[in-house]
Amino acid sequence: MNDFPNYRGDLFYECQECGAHYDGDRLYYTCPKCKGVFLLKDKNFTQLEEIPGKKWREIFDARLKVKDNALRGIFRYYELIAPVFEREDIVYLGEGNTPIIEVNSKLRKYIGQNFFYKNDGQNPSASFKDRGMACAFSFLKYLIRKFNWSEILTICASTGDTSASAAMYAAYVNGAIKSVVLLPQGKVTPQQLAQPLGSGALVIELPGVFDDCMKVVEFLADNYRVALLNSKNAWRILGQESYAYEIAQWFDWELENKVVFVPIGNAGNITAVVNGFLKLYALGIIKKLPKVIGVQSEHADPVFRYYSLPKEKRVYTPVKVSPSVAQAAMIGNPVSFPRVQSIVEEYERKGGDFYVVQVEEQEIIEGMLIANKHGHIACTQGGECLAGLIRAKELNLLESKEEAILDATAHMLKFIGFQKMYFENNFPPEYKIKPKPEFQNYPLQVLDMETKKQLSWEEFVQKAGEKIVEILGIIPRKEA
Ligand SMILES: N[C@@H](CCOP(=O)(O)O)C(=O)O
Repeated sequence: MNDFPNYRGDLFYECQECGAHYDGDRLYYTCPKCKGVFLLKDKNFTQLEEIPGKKWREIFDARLKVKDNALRGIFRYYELIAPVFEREDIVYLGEGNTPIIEVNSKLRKYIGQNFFYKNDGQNPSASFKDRGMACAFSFLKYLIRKFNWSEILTICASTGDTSASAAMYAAYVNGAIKSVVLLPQGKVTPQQLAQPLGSGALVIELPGVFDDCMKVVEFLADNYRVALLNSKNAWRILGQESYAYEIAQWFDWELENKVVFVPIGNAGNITAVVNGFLKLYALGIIKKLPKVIGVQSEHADPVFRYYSLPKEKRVYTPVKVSPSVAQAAMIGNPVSFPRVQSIVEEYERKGGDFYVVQVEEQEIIEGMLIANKHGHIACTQGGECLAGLIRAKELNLLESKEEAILDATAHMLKFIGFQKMYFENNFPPEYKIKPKPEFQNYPLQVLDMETKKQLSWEEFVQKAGEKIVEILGIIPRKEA
């Protein structure tokens, strides 16, 4: 049975600054006229609007059973994402469809609100970037097929997740697509540095922070034949919209009283989430837009600063970042900010609520530790979301009947060095983090190697066992 959809769209780039339109078959990142960022729109969208919301819900629910890999990940929502690809263009490495896990009663009580984690760290390269990358690489394959290109060199700047993802997809597609990643030296975790190295990408380290690397990538993409893979690339945004579609589908397309928390770094993800909900709303698939709350650390908070001002006084100013445990979001000049501005206006016009809250580094790391002590696998950005939920409650942005969905953007293991720094109390002063004993944990040594060497195997088992009994205070097993 061929389940692949028949609908084909006609995609075009729309500049979010000057409104100019360009054909979607081009490899564009910014508007040739004004350098503004793009969103991709579908000229045939009205055809999709003719189908009732109920029918769409049935189509997407039926696809949950489909076994064709091309439709199992983000392209379950093919018509809403990139309905120009043929089946053979689609790259699927198991991205998307990540679990939404409700918190246990203890954590619910502790926070005073019911909430869920959507674990995007369970994507193949262990972050949400795979959603966008699957779409961007499918687009490159589409271009290679359509225009018979022999080779494309891809490039991205990264705090660690984008580079891991880009390198992994390039390694899979192999041959025609090569990957180069630019990383800020010493500001990517060892796990994240290992990922593109292991995938065989060319890794270039530059002094400075992510924003410096991004500027170099922009220079290269503006002047040379390279494909930029940061979220400035509008195809990345389309893929990341699947996050919003999956939330809506998980809750049976009913988003009344749902609040979605998203950490903001380069602002591509919040753009995609808001845009995704807007598309579902336009097609009548959801009847209510959920509340969306962006979260930023006080060490990298340009979007918070903008939205914290009254509407008429808002001015966007990039900030100089300070070290942050939410390292993936340590960005002072998010490239997607103009997109956020334009789509948030539309979101609010259509009745959706949008806020941005600011949190402290101490709250972020403890957010991660609290989440993980209750059975989650939240990264520091996931911790940032929990800190954001607590802040939003303090600011009365949430009603008690509302339920929150928190974005754990990556797997905790990528950022585990920050947990180690907390447990060992050795954060450099710039982080302003003072570990609290109740959140610390460390391994206990019951016997040293010298003692072990002097014992027989049986004596070792006996001695170690007795020491552990002493620590645990456990009582002997009774005879049956
Ligand atoms: N945190 C990101 C920063 C770049 O974001 P992008 O979505 O624009 O690629 C990373 O992992 O590099």
